[in-house]
Amino acid sequence: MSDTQPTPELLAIRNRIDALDSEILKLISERAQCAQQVAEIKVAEVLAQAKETGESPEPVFYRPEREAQVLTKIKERNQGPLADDTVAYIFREIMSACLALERPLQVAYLGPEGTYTQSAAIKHFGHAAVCVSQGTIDRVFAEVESGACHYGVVPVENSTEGMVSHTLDSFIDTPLQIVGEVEIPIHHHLLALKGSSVDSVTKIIAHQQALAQCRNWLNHHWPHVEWQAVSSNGEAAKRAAKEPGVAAIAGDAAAEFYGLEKLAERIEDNPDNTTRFLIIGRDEVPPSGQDKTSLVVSSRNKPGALLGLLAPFQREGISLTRIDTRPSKTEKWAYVFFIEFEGHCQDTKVAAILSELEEQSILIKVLGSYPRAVL
Ligand SMILES: C=C(O[C@@H]1C=C(C(=O)O)C=C[C@H]1O)C(=O)O
Repeated sequence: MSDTQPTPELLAIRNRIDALDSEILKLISERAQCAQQVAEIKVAEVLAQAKETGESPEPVFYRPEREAQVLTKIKERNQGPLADDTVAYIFREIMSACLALERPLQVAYLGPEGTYTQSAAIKHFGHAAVCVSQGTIDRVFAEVESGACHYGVVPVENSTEGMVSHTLDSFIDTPLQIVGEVEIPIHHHLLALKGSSVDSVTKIIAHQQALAQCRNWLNHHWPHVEWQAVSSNGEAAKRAAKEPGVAAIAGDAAAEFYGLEKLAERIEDNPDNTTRFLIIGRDEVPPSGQDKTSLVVSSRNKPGALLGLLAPFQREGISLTRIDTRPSKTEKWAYVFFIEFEGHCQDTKVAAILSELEEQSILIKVLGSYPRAVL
């Protein structure tokens, strides 16, 4: 069938699509007006508070727990034929655009452009957020602490390589909270200047995590060239775009941003390779109904100490989603534990566990309760 002479049947369907689109547009605009009204109410609340107390905090328009609930509901209600995640992504972008009507969120991420962390920031906040590249994890924390950015995104663990220790260490001293989490499937490619061939590669550069995630592949295919760790995969791609003979390991976003050739695709040793990122912010997040809590705790160095820390979770029937150990910075051969579990610190059971842990430990810090990743 030629499209130059559409059949009456095809024309009728196209007319129906046009009518639906204008209906959808009308509804989206109405939704955006509602978001504006929410913002007006919040501004009025802050002004009223300022009159009473003399303090005028910045109104908070972004509500992570509410966004998680909206997306969860959309997925639950979806009856197809589009996949649950697909409809959720569409609504993610609608919410992102509605929120940006007030003022786009400024989100600091571990850059440069093209890093997986940037993809994580866009996945979590949508395309209307303004993502601001930072050179180091410390800078991401600093930008959010100073108020220059509303939120920050940092990598925290990879399914092949384990925890990103620098991120965990940063949490011990920061006043910031974890306000969300996001996971990204990681597919690495070997990238070089457009037009280069495999034979021209003399050096392979990447973030040390990426080198580790592709170790078997590199050993098998590139045992005789130099591998060098650099500050990020985005940085590696940026250099590969300038230096002939240098190949970078990075993802699709970096390949696209720097216009690089893919010499080999999906080179990660584990095809399910996934990285989890945390969203950091200044304010605590109220319960969404499906939350996680992260904490750092350090117990006295005595037999059975770890068992003592974990027993209250078992008793209350709370599932641990992660436990990790880091050396304490203050004492040799002493350790702090990073524990993540299901629930919110305002839940009665969780509050009971926390007060029990407080009695047993020398240090305990709740890093945040936040909605479980919906996308
Ligand atoms: C500020 C609010 O709304 C914002 C806009 C949302 C939306 O568009 O659905 C959801 C949560 C918030 O980020 C609020 O509901 O209080």
